[in-house]
Amino acid sequence: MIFRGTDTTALLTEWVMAELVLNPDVQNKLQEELELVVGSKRSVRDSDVGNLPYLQAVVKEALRVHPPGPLLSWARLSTSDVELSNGMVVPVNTTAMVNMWAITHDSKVWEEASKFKPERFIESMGGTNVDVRGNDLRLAPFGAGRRVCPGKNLGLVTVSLWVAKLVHHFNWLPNKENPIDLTEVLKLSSEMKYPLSAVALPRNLLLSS
Ligand code: HEM
Repeated sequence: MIFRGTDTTALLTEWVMAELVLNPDVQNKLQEELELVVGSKRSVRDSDVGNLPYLQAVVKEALRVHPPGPLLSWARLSTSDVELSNGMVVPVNTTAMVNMWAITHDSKVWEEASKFKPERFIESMGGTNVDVRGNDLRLAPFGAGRRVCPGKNLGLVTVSLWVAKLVHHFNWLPNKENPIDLTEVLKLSSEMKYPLSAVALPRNLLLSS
């Protein structure tokens, strides 16, 4: 529980922040949403997350482009022959995994798959409101079915709250001496091969809490 719930949330936060530094227009839109919904006189609270659709879309897009658990169903064994919808048969006693990374980067499934574009999840911006909690297999970064991640709601709200606080209080800029490199490396989860380095400038809001 502790291992599954700590590195995934920390790494996803790092991926989101890296994309926000590389996409200042997205960072600005997120700050505008925070100013509109939360204002500048108090800090963001977890109860605000449900009222911040652009924030939720940013987190979903990071889960799509950089799923912390890119291979689902580690070491699951088929207990009978299973015929898939494309006619392929997985024979009994086969260890099978789902390559979620390949699905979330498939240009047949996602338009401009390699582009970081949170708007794809916002209906009013021409996108589709995809549920990432295991109900839509185009984007199931927490798995699906009986062994779906039990911490998915906690993980989503935690990352959303951390990102919201970081962006509400600071402007995030590239560190010219240590530019961002999005190369991934698969350890226990999918990590940034070169950890994020960025410059944080305080936004000097009148925050009281
Ligand atoms: C953004 C954060 C998270 C991501 C991306 C994530 C992703 C995943 C994935 C992909 C799986 C495997 C599902 C499968 O094999 O089909 C999983 C399983 C699991 N996760 Fe998470 N997780 C996150 C947060 C958490 C948190 C916060 C907790 C606990 C508080 C947690 C606890 C677990 C546990 C115990 C399992 C194993 C479930 C089983 O095998 O039955 N995860 N998670």
